[in-house]
Amino acid sequence: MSLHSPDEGPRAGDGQPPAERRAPTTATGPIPAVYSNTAPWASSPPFEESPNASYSPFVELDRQAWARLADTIEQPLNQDDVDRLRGIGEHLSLNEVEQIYLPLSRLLSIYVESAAQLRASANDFLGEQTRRTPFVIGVAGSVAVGKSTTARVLQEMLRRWPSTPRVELVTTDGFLYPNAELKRRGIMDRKGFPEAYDRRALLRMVSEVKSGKPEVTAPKYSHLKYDIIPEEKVVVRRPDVLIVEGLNVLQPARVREDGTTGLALSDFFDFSIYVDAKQRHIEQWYVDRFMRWRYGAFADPESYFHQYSYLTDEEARARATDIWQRINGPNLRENIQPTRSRARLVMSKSEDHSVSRVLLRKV
Ligand SMILES: Nc1ncnc2c1ncn2[C@@H]1O[C@H](COP(=O)(O)OP(=O)(O)O)[C@@H](O)[C@H]1O
Ligand SMILES: CC(C)(COP(=O)(O)O)[C@@H](O)C(=O)NCCC(=O)O
Repeated sequence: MSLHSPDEGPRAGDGQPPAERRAPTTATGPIPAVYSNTAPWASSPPFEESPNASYSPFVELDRQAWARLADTIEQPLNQDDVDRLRGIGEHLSLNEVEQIYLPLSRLLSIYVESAAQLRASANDFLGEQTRRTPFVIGVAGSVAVGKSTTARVLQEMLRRWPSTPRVELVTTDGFLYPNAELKRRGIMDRKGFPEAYDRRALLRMVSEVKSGKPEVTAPKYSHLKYDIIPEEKVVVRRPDVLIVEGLNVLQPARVREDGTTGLALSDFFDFSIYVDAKQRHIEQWYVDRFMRWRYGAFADPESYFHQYSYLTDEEARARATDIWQRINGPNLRENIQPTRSRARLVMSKSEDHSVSRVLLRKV
């Protein structure tokens, strides 16, 4: 499958893009047109030889180019699948699933297949017979950007591909310290910040999965109770794919007091996705979701947020905005967004949640 922008036309002939998009020419020839010189987070040009060159580690596809990939893939969804996908989110459009998530799942299946080939070649060379371990995908991004929707759609879609029938999902909220511990540490209002997680336990869990351990358990968090539920666990039994979804999954390793660094969670990822959008849109989605939950989850007297169901609309909106501005907004700016360029793929969403472009790290 070739990845290129539609306005480039097919890669026949000399492969030159139209003049208005033609990349600068260097001493070593033209720079490929499918580069991103617009991505603000793209790292500065890695090569010194041409001061005019604009290199990026990412290939960029706009929505049209990405959605066109769907035409090359047989539609694998039957009515049951559609119903299950509807259950993921009433606002999720099936058009979006077909045009965006179907090509993404196909791309991921290509990576899974090539990882298997790589393992086979390495085994041949080493004279070893190592067993296949789960292909681990990290899904990162802000609170309310759509990580869990993306992760769940991908789980459903990946199950359709022959190489990955068993796909499991773990969310990092299970590794938040219990409220009692957060209170003891004085960080109850830092939920979602890196220090609110038992990062060592999270790293151990993913490392065990990636090491091929037959059964690995993870703790479970309840949004209803706003706390860890000690009596419940998530069990991961050597799936074909494990999706690890959470705010901080792309955080680099911490620097120890002696200046050395340990492992980062992403060291165990075979692929990673950053779900991106403008901050003001994400804040809006956060507030909208909060308002919807008032009539859903918060109405349950068992819910930690039941108190909010008595607020007027205006008060509730103000409350959600306050939580965003004190906690989730600063966490996005200080901890989450800085990890964006570490992702293998960045998907950028517009105000209506539709994906407007995809950046894929070059291989
Ligand atoms: N692709 C999408 N289309 C429409 N609505 C979406 C989409 N992705 C997420 N949403 C909505 O945005 C809100 C946040 O999404 P969610 O997946 O819960 O975010 P996160 O897991 O990042 O907190 C939810 O109300 C969800 O229904
Ligand atoms: C549970 C979360 C920290 C998200 O955790 P994640 O699964 O991404 O690790 C977040 O959804 C949250 O509850 N933040 C606290 C502030 C708030 O109520 O939005």
